[in-house]
Amino acid sequence: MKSIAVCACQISASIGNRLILQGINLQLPAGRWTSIVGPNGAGKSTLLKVLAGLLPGTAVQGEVQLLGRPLAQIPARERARQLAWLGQNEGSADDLTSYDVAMLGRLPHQAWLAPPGAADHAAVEQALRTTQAWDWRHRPLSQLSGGERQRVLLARALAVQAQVLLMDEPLANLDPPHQTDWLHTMRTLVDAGGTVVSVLHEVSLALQADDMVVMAGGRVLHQGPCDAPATHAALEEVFDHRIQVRHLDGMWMALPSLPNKKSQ
Ligand SMILES: Nc1ncnc2c1ncn2[C@@H]1O[C@H](COP(=O)(O)OP(=O)(O)OP(=O)(O)O)[C@@H](O)[C@H]1O
Repeated sequence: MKSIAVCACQISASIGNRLILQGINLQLPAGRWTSIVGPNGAGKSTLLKVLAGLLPGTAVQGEVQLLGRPLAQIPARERARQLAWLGQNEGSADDLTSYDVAMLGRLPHQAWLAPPGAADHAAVEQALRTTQAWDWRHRPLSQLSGGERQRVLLARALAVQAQVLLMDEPLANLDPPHQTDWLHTMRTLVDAGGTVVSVLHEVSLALQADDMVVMAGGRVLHQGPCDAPATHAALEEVFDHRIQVRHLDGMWMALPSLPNKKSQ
């Protein structure tokens, strides 16, 4: 039987008086990469925050389970070892060096006030090398470009070495070669048994995942494999048929639906 890494049971969530998510039921399989897509305001980021336990309990109805246990009952440090998070436009300590920012990902592994150990340094080096941020490890985050900064924050999430990695727009500011590197990194993680859940606006990149969740209006409209015709139909529908999913060079891609050019 397929094991479930993250389960959302009858989730509704409100911010202020506004109901943002309604009746969400999701089972995200372990050892697979799921991308969450949908139009602006669909509720993707809010859902990811709920799955990470980042919204106050009073704002959320229903239950999230992580690796078979209710998320709310997992002690914070243990949860932080099992679940790594990369948020959208995330702030971080700008005065810290890139190395120290990546080391923040190791905090849940370290005893209270204990200095980082060899395993922590090894994890940070591996993460910074994976995102090709090792060369500027001594530079403060505040002196990096948007894409460089994002690669350090990605390294921080990787350094946790969590079983489950949740990422909201991880490709923000990344140039195409580093987007490609990120795809390879995610594939390596899931091949090694990890679980990845990413919110992505780039639908063609989202289609390189294993499974896709399509959202609109605070609800899940579809969940299915990225190569399934029903998933492609749901994608085209949710984006008002302004994209079309095509198979090109062995990959599923989303192309803009443009009016046919008039023949010259
Ligand atoms: N702090 C807030 N207060 C009030 N409404 C909010 C707040 N944060 C989000 N919302 C609303 O909740 C809805 C879902 O927002 P969310 O950020 O989850 O969508 P999204 O699918 O991630 O959007 P995008 O693709 O634009 O990033 C939107 O209508 C948004 O305006």
